[in-house]
Amino acid sequence: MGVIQVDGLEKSYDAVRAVDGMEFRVERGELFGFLGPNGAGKTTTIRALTGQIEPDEGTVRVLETDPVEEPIETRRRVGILPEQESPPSFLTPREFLAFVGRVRDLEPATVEERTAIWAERLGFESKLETLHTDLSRGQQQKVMFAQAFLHDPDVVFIDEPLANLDPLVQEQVKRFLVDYAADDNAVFVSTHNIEVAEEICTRVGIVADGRIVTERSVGTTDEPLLEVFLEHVEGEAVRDTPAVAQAQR
Ligand SMILES: Nc1ncnc2c1ncn2[C@@H]1O[C@H](COP(=O)(O)OP(=O)(O)OP(=O)(O)O)[C@@H](O)[C@H]1O
Repeated sequence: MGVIQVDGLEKSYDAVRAVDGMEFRVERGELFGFLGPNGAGKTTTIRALTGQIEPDEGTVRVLETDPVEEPIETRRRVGILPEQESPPSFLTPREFLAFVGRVRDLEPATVEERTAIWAERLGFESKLETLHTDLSRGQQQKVMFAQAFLHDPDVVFIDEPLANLDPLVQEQVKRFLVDYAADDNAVFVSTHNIEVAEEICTRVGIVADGRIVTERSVGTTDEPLLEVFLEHVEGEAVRDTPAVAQAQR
């Protein structure tokens, strides 16, 4: 059984069918890339996997927990770095990570040690006592990164892992993610950055219209991932534009 498992997932928001027959699984040791155009259903799928929405149909399992029935248990065991979420403006990184450590049942000494490691790894030691409201977007992203990994989770969900990070930190984060997944964990990354996915992922699923349209292990063929992406996505996107639909009438 995969540590992440999605079977026949469906979710609509009123008339919009956001996820429509999503199926995939991710095993330990994998860095899985979830690629797809805007509105393909990636965020909705992650929200179902992390117990933030209830599916209309289908089942999802994460580390053998059911995020629908036991969302707190699922969230306790995974790390989540959601899209566009910032640390609380009224706390400093040290206070926020101490709070996250308490919620995660970590010993204060462990939290302090890991806070120091993350601050050094991502270069925000000098900002540990600064309110988040006075940090740059990239510095806030670094703190969000640290909170996702603070409890050493077996499965981590990350939306756009490199957003707002400078090139130097991007390289460190990429290396960290590769090593973390290889160490018998699973990292699930949703991204628009096909080049990065090709560089770091072990396997990718390309999402269009609410489901995976193709899945492949990275580096098994000579065909660039961008071409695979365009082959499966651009056609649909272009076909669906009103101008093309009209021309076909
Ligand atoms: N809360 C909501 N209410 C109504 N429609 C929604 C809601 N959230 C998402 N949708 C719609 O569901 C579809 C899938 O959205 P989703 O956010 O899952 O896509 P995505 O692949 O994450 O896109 P992006 O790459 O732009 O972040 C879109 O058509 C979107 O407009």
